[in-house]
Amino acid sequence: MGVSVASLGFPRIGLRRELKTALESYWSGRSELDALLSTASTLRRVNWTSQKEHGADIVPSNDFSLYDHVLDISAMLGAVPEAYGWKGGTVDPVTYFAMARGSQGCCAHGVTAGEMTKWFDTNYHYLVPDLTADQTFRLSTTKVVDEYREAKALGFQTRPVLLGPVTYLLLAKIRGDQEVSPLGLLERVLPVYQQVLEQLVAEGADWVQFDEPGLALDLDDAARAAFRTAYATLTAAVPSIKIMLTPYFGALDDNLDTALSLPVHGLHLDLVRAPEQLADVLGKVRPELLLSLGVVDGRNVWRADLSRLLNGLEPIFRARGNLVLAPSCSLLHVPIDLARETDLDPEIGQWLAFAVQKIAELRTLATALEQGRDAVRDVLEASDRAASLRRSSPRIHDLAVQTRLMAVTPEQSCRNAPFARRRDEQQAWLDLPLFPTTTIGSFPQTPEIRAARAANARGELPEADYTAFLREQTSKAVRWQEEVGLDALVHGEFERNDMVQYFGEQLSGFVFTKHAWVQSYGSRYVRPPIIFGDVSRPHPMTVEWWRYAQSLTERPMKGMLTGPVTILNWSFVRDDQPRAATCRQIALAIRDEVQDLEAAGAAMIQIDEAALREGLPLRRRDWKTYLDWAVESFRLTASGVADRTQIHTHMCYSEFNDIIVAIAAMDADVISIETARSKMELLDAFVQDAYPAEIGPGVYDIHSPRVPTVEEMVALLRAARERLEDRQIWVNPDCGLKTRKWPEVEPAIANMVEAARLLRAEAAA
Ligand SMILES: Nc1nc2c(c(=O)[nH]1)N[C@@H](CNc1ccc(C(=O)N[C@@H](CCC(=O)N[C@@H](CCC(=O)N[C@@H](CCC(=O)O)C(=O)O)C(=O)O)C(=O)O)cc1)CN2
Ligand code: MET
Ligand SMILES: [Zn+2]
Repeated sequence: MGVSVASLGFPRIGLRRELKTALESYWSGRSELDALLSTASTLRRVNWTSQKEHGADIVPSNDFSLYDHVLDISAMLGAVPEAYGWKGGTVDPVTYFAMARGSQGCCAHGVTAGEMTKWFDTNYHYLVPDLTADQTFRLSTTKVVDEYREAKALGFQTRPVLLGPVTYLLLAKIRGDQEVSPLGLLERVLPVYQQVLEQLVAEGADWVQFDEPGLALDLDDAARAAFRTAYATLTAAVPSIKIMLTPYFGALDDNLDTALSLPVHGLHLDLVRAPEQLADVLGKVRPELLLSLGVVDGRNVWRADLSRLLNGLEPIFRARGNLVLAPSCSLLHVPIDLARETDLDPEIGQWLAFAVQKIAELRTLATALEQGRDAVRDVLEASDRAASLRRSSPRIHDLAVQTRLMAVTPEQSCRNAPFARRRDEQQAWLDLPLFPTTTIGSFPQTPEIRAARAANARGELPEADYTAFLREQTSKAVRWQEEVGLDALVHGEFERNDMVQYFGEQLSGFVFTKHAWVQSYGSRYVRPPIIFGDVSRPHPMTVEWWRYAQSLTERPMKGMLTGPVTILNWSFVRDDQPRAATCRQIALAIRDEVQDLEAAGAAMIQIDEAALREGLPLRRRDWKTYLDWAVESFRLTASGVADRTQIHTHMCYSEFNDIIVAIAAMDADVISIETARSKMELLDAFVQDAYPAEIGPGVYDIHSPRVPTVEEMVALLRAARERLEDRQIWVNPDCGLKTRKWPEVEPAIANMVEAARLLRAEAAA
């Protein structure tokens, strides 16, 4: 009996991004596999030690991953698509990384990477399990048991964590057959999971954690039945290990009865996203089921209000006597240690908690429950103080922002004329050819550019020299775009570290960090800005760079902005007001920038909303509310311009069929989308009456270093012509080119421009 503190998963990347460095060094051939594995092993040891030191009783193993925890399960199951030429046996690192990143082969042959998509509603991306209807599975890695053993040798009795079989299959795709449900493969997957559990038992494991965030989704009866089958089978087959089932990211809701009926030993609840489900659970739960209460936010950086949490926890503890306290979900989504942020504004710093601080908070709660609040009085008082200072801080509230928001009229979210009339005015002004060519915004962020920015940040490269350097990069990029024959140019975004962070660093109401990296996918990390207060724009953010770039060319230079919904979804957002309210504030700030760009002479302004679809709530019944305010925020941003000013937007990683009405309601003049990997199938949503405006369906996948041929892009454009009217079609890549290298970009864009020329000839014939 008592309270234990559990960590459900810890960031893998290392305090100093050691994992990124080791991976990229290994991939580039600068170091051996052994060096990578040794770094990985050190990271695990440091993570276990640190979680213990900060007060966790239960620490996970197998939460570490060299690339992605979903890919780890595919490897464990031996689910390797044929194209990777895997011969069976153990899934080796070469095969594993080929699935993750593609393999170059020679002269642009090789295998493409698996499809990547966002993990639930986070900014983490996983590799979609790529299965066949006749897929077989065989235990093909020893990772789970190896890492358990490794921890044990260091003196840590861990609770291994695995992505559960049902969520794994819910996230999978059956190759070539969208109709077959991957859940049909459950019975073939379970024996492998069983084998892993048996091995863990043999090594001495007493508990295992099964992550099943799929339980927070809309499920049909077949999926609910799959949960019952899976856990009945596993608990019957391996009765000596206890299962902690950990759904998270939302309420169990209509899946609650299913979850409660599973023959597991423990159930975790995300009480940050769905505090209201607690009463229901307490009323229904069988007494012997161990509850793990996810009371500290694993998705955000705010310090918990410990006294308030205790008010809720004390009666539950008295009633049940036995509890686990945990973060709401894995700590993968938050930075590691606030202590590294020595330059942070101290007033704001005291409102924050990163991964290790969150574990310490849970420790305090556990001690207070077991020994009484007095035992941790100082810590509770500090928490009370921080909570009350945050509530009353004048830094958070800006009367001018609120007054302005209150005065917003519906007209401000409407362009003057409908699209058809705007198009005529824009065409008269811009005089673009049929099938105009453009790119999405960024050009390669070369090591040289990163180094210059880092040197500037360290104070070693004076501002003037840094600016001169960036101007030179920009000017080279503009000259090259003219030479290669693009129609609508971009400045290249060389001055930006990241499309969200760059704006966060210039807006009021935001703070940004130095070291607070969070994994986005593989070795790519982001430093999400922290929105702590009312948002406004103290000064123009992009106008000077636009003006400089436009001064170099007669062709239209696109103004390039990140939209309010994307800034919101890729930042740590304040939790003291609705997200919609914060989004509208950002919308007004970016609207100012749009208007300043127009005043400076920009004829085209692109407002990226890469994360608009990504931010869709997990439950369908919440979609409408979200889309209403998200679309409204975009419109508020974009509508303050004259009809002849062409508003572009860009979205990637999206399927549009189910939200096409909302996409159309954004009322952009041009949208560029990712379509290459789906072979233009995504365009099916954009049929004429559903979508009247112009569209740039991406004609090549920028995630791969492969240079696309003219022919394949022509073929894609022909497929686009079957679905759209000629006058609607733009020609562009799937997304920005910042992660590519110039030797890949130059021939690819040359081919793309050539493909557009051929298409114009076809259309004229
Ligand atoms: N926020 C966000 N989310 C997104 C995307 C996105 O672009 N932004 N795209 C989608 C895919 N996700 C992605 C996430 C990150 C990156 C990415 O390229 N990240 C970079 C870091 C970007 C960055 O902030 N760079 C900074 C810092 C660079 C850096 O590490 N500098 C070194 C020094 C470098 C040197 O001296 O050479 C250092 O500080 O130690 C800069 O350019 O200034 C990386 O991990 O490498 C790409 C895609 C979805 N989500
Ligand atoms: N303008 C941005 C770029 O080109 C859009 C990226 S969407 C992830 O990088
Ligand atoms: Zn994109």
